[in-house]
Amino acid sequence: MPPVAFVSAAAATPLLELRQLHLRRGASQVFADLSLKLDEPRIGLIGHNGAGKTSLLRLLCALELPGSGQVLSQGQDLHALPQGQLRARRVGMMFQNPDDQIIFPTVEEELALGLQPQGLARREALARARDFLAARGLADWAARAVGSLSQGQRQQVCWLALLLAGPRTLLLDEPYASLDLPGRARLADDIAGCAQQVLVSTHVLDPVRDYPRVIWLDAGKVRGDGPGREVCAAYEAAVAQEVAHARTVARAVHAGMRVAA
Ligand SMILES: Nc1ncnc2c1ncn2[C@@H]1O[C@H](COP(=O)(O)OP(=O)(O)OP(=O)(O)O)[C@@H](O)[C@H]1O
Repeated sequence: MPPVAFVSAAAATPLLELRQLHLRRGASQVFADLSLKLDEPRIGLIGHNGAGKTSLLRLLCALELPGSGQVLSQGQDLHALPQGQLRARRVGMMFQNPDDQIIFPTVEEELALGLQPQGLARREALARARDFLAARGLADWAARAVGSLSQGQRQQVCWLALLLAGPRTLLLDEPYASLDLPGRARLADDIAGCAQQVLVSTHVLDPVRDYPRVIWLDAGKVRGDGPGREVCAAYEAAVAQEVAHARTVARAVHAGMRVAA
């Protein structure tokens, strides 16, 4: 099936770009010759489990090294940029599992960590983290042990840490997964208010439906790329078709019949 509707030509030097990228992870060939220019302020990433969404985000913040090809940040090879300062100011990622991200025992220390690339002294970074939490009505979270928070609250800490760090592009991997309904609404509002570019990988389609661009990955290939409404609708239609086919097969198997794939 051809992609849903291709995005019109991006800027000459996009914020992020993948060029002829090949990636293997374990036994899986995740991407083979993938090229994408990513310049829109909001981009959704959708697709089935294992389609390559997390792998794409990990490549975009240099956590994954491609077998070949390039990841460019404003025209510069991301892997060639010094990690501590420049790279961390350009891209930051919120992990699907907060326990893969959180390093420090308390919330304020975790938030302060993200300010390191800005060259702040530890005491100043901690004060900024406390002020930031207080401004969001979360002053009592500052000294709390991260281990005493629920999964959704830890996910919120990861988001707040990324927001405070403020890199040019925010990469969010399944940010809605553990959040309750008010938490989802808060996150959607936070994203809407962000000055930065935001890429969101998600199985929850509503938050990305109105994005100017959604990319549908299918087994490491771009199957849809265009306005959120169109791409989400095409994905939902394909899922409905797959589910209907699977049910037909299951019923036929149950009845002892043979069905074409
Ligand atoms: N640590 C790993 N080692 C080996 N293979 C991996 C690893 N992580 C992912 N893969 C493989 O890479 C492919 C892409 O996985 P990826 O996690 O990027 O998919 P995804 O679209 O984010 O899936 P999900 O929606 O389940 O989070 C899959 O085939 C997966 O099995």
